[in-house]
Amino acid sequence: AAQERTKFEFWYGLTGDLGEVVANHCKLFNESQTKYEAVCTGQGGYDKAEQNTIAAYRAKQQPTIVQIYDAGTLNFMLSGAIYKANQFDKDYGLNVDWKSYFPGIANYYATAGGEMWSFPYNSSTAVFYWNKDAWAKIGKNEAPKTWAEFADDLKALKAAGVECGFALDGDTWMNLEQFSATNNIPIATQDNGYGGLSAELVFNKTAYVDHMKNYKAWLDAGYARIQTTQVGKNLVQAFADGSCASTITSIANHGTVKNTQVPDLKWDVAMIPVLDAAKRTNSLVGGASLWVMQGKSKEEYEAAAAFLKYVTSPETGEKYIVKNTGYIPVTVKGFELLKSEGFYQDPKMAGREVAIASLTASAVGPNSRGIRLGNFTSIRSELRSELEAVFTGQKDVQAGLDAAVERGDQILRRYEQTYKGAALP
Ligand SMILES: O=P(O)(O)OC[C@H](O)CO
Repeated sequence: AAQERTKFEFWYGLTGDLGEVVANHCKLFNESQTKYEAVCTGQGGYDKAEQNTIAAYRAKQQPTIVQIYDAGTLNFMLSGAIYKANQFDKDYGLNVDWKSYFPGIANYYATAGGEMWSFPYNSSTAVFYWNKDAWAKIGKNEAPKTWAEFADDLKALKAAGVECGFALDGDTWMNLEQFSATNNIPIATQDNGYGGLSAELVFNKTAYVDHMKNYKAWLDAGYARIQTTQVGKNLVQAFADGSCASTITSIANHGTVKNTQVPDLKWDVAMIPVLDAAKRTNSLVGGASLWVMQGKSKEEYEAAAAFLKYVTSPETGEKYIVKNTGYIPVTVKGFELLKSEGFYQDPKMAGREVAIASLTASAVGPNSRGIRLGNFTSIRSELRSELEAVFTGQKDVQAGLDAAVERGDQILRRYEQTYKGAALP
């Protein structure tokens, strides 16, 4: 009789076609051997994967592995619910080559002492998606490099009959976090939280305020369109169907645009515009990493170890993710492997290396290392709802950002109280 496989649970946050890629990765692992079975369940979003896992841990029903996005990093580090990746690696003989992770990725996720407590899985950054035919109408064959140039282009696009030059929404990863990183502006004190739990939000008094005023002015002038679930279309759909000439979203969606675009759409990606082209700093790593949870049996951990070995190996891990999505390789080894196979020479992959150029545009500094704030998911959602009120004309920009900072700081102060006396990892 066939031997019973040891099962373990893996929860993931990605949805849509990207979620299907993760589900298929599980299937490939299960087919690659006969001893273990990954039972993989989509949670309906990165934020839900985080919330569901914390709730499940309290009820002692947590999965063995969970995919958590950048924004959940500090919560997971301090949760007491995780089995640290570097320790798990030692205990279960994974032999992960920690030094091979790209510095930007390692920096984002590492503790102050340089330890990795999760396994980077799918990494990205935000890029500018632009419609070449639309820009040709204004006599340009290059994406705008600065926000001022972009504003001029939007005006010209409108005059040339382009109905929507830019699709935007209230997602803070693109419009706050990446804007701040690439212009070397803080979003919070204490080096965006890496320096301590006493960090306070500052984005209501930086150049971000004027940036959001510009967004609002572009909406009012009819240069841009807000794309949310309320209008039934997201940024990727509005770009891929040709109805908006540009957007800013994750490089992860490169494959999605390619697979869903109207056939005659000619497009490319570029680094997102900055305030001053001569002073561009690196953009932030996005995507997610895999966390091992406490409280499982040795057998489940052995099964999870086999899975982690599979998905962190360049050949069976990164190569699969990178080829089937827009994500970037997470290790130098993975990158070299793809390069040696001619991946980046493939004309269909044009633009994919822009993300890497953006992530490495400068050395990582205190404003571009990442965000290390407690309950950052809740802070994001406070800002998002304020931005949606601003964009729909219910609130003035400054008032909206002030309110988001006030409530965001309350979240941070409660968090600081909860972890009073705890050393920041
Ligand atoms: O869309 P992704 O997977 O590149 O992730 C984007 C952001 O990092 C989410 O916080």
